[in-house]
Amino acid sequence: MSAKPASSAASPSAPVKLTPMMQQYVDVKRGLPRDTLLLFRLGDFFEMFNDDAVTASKLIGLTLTKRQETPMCGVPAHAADNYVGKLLALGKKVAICDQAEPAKAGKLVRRQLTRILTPGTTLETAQIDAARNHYLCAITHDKHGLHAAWLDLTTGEFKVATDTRPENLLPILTALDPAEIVTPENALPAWQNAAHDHANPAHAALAALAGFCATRLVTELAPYQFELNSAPAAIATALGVLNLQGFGLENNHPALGPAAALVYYATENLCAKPENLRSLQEYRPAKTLLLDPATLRNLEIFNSTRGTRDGSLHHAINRCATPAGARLLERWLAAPALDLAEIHRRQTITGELLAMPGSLSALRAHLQNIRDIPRIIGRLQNRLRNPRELGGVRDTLAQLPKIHDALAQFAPGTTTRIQKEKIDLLPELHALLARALADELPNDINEGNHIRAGHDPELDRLRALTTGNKTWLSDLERAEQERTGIRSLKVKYTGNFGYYIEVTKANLHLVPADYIRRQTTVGGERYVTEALKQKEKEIFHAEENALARELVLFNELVTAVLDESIALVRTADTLAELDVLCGWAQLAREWDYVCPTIDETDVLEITEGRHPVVEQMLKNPSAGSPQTFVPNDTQLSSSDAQIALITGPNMAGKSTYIRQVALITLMAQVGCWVPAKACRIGLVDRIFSRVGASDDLARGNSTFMVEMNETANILNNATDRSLIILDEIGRGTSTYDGLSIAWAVVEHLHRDETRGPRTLFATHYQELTQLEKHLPRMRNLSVAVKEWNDEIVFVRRVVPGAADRSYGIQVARLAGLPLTVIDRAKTILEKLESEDTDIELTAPTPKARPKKKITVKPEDDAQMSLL
Ligand SMILES: Nc1ncnc2c1ncn2[C@@H]1O[C@H](COP(=O)(O)OP(=O)(O)OP(=O)(O)O)[C@@H](O)[C@H]1O
Repeated sequence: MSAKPASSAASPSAPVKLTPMMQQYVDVKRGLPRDTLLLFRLGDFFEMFNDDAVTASKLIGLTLTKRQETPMCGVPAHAADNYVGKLLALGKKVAICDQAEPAKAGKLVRRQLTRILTPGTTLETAQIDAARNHYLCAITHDKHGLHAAWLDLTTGEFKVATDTRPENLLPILTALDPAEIVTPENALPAWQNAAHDHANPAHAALAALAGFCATRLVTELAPYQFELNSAPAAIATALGVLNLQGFGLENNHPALGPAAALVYYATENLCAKPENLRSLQEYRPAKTLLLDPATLRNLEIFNSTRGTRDGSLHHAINRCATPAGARLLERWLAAPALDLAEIHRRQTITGELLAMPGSLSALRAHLQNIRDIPRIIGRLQNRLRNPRELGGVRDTLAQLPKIHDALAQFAPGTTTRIQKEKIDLLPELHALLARALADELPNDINEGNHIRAGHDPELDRLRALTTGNKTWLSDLERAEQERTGIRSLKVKYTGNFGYYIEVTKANLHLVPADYIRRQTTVGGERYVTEALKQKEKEIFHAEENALARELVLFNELVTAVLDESIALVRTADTLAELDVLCGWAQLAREWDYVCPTIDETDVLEITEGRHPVVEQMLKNPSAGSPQTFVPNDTQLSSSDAQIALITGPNMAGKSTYIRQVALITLMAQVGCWVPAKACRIGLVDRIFSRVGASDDLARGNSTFMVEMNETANILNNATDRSLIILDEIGRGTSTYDGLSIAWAVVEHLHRDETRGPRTLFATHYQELTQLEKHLPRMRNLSVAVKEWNDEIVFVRRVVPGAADRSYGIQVARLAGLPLTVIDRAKTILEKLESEDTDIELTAPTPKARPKKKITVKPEDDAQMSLL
C-alpha cells in the first residue's frame, strides 16, 4: 500500500502519556495508509478516535463525544457492517481492529488488525449489491498501450487484458464499472496532464482514460508493486500454481504488472492471502462485441440516464431468480462474445425451455430457492464464516435433485438436458450438512446452537451438563425458599455479576448465616453461597466447552464444504446460466419475442421490431393508461442499404427507433431472443452511438466538445462490421456549422466504394435527405405523422422516403408554449419559407436577424449545391 504514514492518533501539540490501550491503538493506526479510518474494538463497540471520529461522525451522523480531550465515536459491534457499508459507499476505507482473545478483567486485551475494507475489496454481504459484480481494477499505461487487470474478490473472477489502443479496452472497463481502481503513484495526474496536451498523439486516449478514472475511487500504490519482473511468481503463488503457462499467459504479458498489484492490494486488505483465486483469464477485445463508454451510457444498458437500474436494458431483460444469474447477465452484456456457436447454444436452450412451459416454471421455482454459492464460497475461503452461510450450501444442495428432475423432463439429447450432467449433486456433502446443522441458524458463530442435537455425542454430553446445571439452579431456588421460608427468594443471573440469590428488604431477617452478602440494591440484597459459586464455575465451564466443541465441528463442516468448492462453484455457474436462460424463455413468452438468425452476413433485417424497454414501460406505465408500442421494420446491409437517414417531426419516435435497432442487435448477440416478428443479423463487432446532449463541464468539455469527441471516436474506429446510431449530430452548434458537419459525417461513412458500417442517422436537417440521390447506399426513412386541422397525430410508423417538414411549432404547442409565442413563431416561419425575408420585428429587438438561406456558389462543391 502506498506507504504514506498515518497521522499520529495523539495530538502533536500535546505529547501526553498514553494509556496502554491508546498506545495499542496508535501502534495499529500508524501502520495504516493515511486515508483509512480505524474501527477499534472495545467490548461491544467499535470506536473511532481523533480525526477519524470527527470525519465519521460528520459523514454518517454518529454522535461525537470526548474522553480526556480525545474526540471519539462508536458503533455497536453487531451493527458495524451497516455503518461500514455507509462509509464505503462514500468512498472511504475502513480498517477493522478486533479483540484477538476473550476480555479478562484488569488485563489489556490483545487486539489485531483483521482486515481493511475498501470499496473494491469488501466481501461483506451488507456492503455489496448481491445482483451486481463487484470489481477491483488495476491499470497502467505506457508506450505499448493500456494494461489492465480486474478481480472480483467476492467470487474469485480474475482477468487481464492489454491493448495498444486504450479505446479498445475502455469499453469493457467501463462496463465492469469497478468499485475501485488501483494505479501506480502519480499515474493519474500524468494522464490528466497529457489529456490537455493536444500535441501529444495519445492525448484523446489519455483524456478518455483520465475520464474513466475521474468518477471513481482511485488508490495509488508504489510503482514497484506493478513490476513485471516479479509479477508472474507473485501471481502464481496467489493462484497456487507453479507458473502461468497453464492459463496461456507468457511471463512478459504486460498486464501481469497490474494483476500483481491487485494480488498485493487484496492480500494487504484481507490481512491474508486471498484464498479464492483459482485462475487468471485473458480478455481479448477482438473476441467480443465492443460497446463504447458513450454507448453504454446512451443506450442505457446497465443504468438509465436517471442513474437507476430501472429503465435500463439489463433491468428489462433480467428475469433471473438468483443474484448469481443477474450477475452473469451483467457479464454477458458487458462483453458479448463474437462466437456464433455460443450464441446459437444459448438461443437453442432458451427455445427448448420455452417449448415446455410446465417444466420451465418448475425449474424457475426451484432456482428461486438457490442461495448465492459463489459468494458464500468466496467468504468461507476468505475467513468470513458464519453458520448461515453453511445453511445456504445445505439448502442449495437440497434443491439440486429437484432441478435434476426438472431438467430430465426435456427430451434426451437436447442442450437443456445436457445441463443436467454439469450439476454435481454432492449427496454426501448434503447428507453431512443436513445431519449436522440445526434448522434455525444464527448469523454469529459465537451464539452457538448451530449444530443439531444427535450429530456429535461429545457436544450432546456437554450440552446435557449445561441443561442439567440449569435444572439444579431451579431446584436450588425451590429448596432455599423452603429452607428460609422466604417465598419471594429468587436465584438470578446478570452478565457482570454472575449467579446470585436475591432477597427483598422485608425478608432480610430470615436470611441464613451461610449466605454471603455481595451487593445491596434498592429493593433488597444479593447473596451467594459456596455451593452456588461452585455451580457457577461448572456452568460457565460447560457452556464454554460446548461452544468450543461447536466451533471445532463448525470448522470441520467448513473444511468439508471447501473440499468440494470446485464442484460447488462449477454447479453454481451452471445454475446461474440456467437461471439467465430460463428468465429469457419467460421473457420471450411474456413479450412474444422471436429467435433471431445470427450469421456472418452483413445484413441487419428486423421485421416488426420493438424497443425492449419502452415497450415494457408503455404497457406498465407508472401513471396513466397502458399503451401499445408500434412495431417497425429495419433493412440495412453494409453493401447495400448501408445508411438509413431518418427524418420526421419532433416527438415522432426517431430516437426510439434507432435505439431499438441497436438494443435488438445487442440482445441478439448475447444470445437472447428479441422483440420482433423476424430478425436476421450479420455479426456486429462494435456498436457506436452518438445520442443526445451531455456535457462534461467538470473536465472542461462543453456539450459540443463531447459530441465531437464521440463522433471522432466513431469515425476513427468503426469498421464495416460495426453498427452506428447517430442522433442529431451537429445540433450543439450553429445551424450551418452543424449541418455541414452532419453532411460530412454521412459522406465519410459512405466513402468506401462498396461497403461501410451499418448506420442509422436521425436528423432534423431536412437538407441531408437530398444526399440519397448521390450516395447509392443511403436510404431516406421518415417517421410518419397525420396532420389534422393544423394539429399532428403521431402514428409512430417508420416509412420509406424523407419527411416533408419538421412540425416543430405544432409539437411546441403540444408542449404548452404560450399561444402568443406559437402564433409569432408561425408568422416568422411563413416569412422564412417565403421569398419575403422582411420580418417585422416585435420588441425586444433581436440582435441579429435570422438568415433565411445558405448561399453556396455552384462551383464550391457539386454536392454543396444541393443546399
Ligand atoms: N414505436 C413507438 N410506439 C409507441 N410509442 C412510441 C414509439 N416510438 C416512440 N414512442 C413514444 O414517443 C416518444 C418520443 O419518441 P422519440 O424521443 O423517439 O422522438 P424523436 O422523434 O426522437 O423526437 P425529437 O426529434 O424531439 O428528439 C417516446 O418517449 C415514446 O414514448
